[in-house]
Amino acid sequence: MAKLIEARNVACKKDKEHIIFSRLNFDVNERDIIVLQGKSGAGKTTLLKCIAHLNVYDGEILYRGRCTMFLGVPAFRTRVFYVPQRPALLPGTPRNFMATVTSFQSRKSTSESDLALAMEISRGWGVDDELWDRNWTSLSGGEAQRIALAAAMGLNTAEVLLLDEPTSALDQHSTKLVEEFILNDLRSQQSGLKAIVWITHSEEQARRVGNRFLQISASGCEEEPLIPEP
Ligand SMILES: Nc1ncnc2c1ncn2[C@@H]1O[C@H](COP(=O)(O)OP(=O)(O)OP(=O)(O)O)[C@@H](O)[C@H]1O
Repeated sequence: MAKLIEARNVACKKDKEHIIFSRLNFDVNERDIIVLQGKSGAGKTTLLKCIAHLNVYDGEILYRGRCTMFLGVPAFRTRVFYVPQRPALLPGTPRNFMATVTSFQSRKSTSESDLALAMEISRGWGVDDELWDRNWTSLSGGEAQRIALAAAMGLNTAEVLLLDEPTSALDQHSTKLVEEFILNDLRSQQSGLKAIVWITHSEEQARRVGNRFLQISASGCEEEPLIPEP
């Protein structure tokens, strides 16, 4: 299986004196669904942001064996796509967001067709179309999470999805719908999606979705075996 991401000696600091983590070494391969674990504050979100080039870090993170800069940062971020836990911090509306991201894509497609697909996906998760024209700040946590995920899936540009507690604001039914959709997309021949790094605090969800488990701490990361049933 192809190596998509290689993290070598990655380290990140809060400020000049305090490290969040150091010596992180791991690969993300095709077909991986890596559940990222670690206590609160261990740096899981920070690590996803480092992979997406949204945070500065020391060390090296390669995408398909090359420096991530070879694509240019905006195009890279459409391939290695970070879905934030709180999309309400994004400016404007979800429709504006789709138009912006579509302008970074290398493939030819209209923002309208991507938007239509993303809206169809979110409709299937119980989201009204009119919410795509509301400001992110006025959406509920669960609405914003489903729309941000539907945008990522509708764009279909991501080879690696970086999901930051993507269902933390959703009820059980919506969580199941979202999980099934994402897992089916990863298995689909039509989709370009090849791997996922998924943060969750739910052991049940980790067991349902993950096929690799990576525990991070201040001094490094360790691959954990499959989480046993309670
Ligand atoms: N911009 C920032 N400036 C300073 N410190 C930061 C910044 N962002 C994060 N931190 C700190 O870095 C540490 C790691 O934060 P991060 O959000 O990555 O942890 P996490 O493992 O995702 O936590 P949680 O499970 O609670 O969501 C925390 O101590 C946090 O306060």
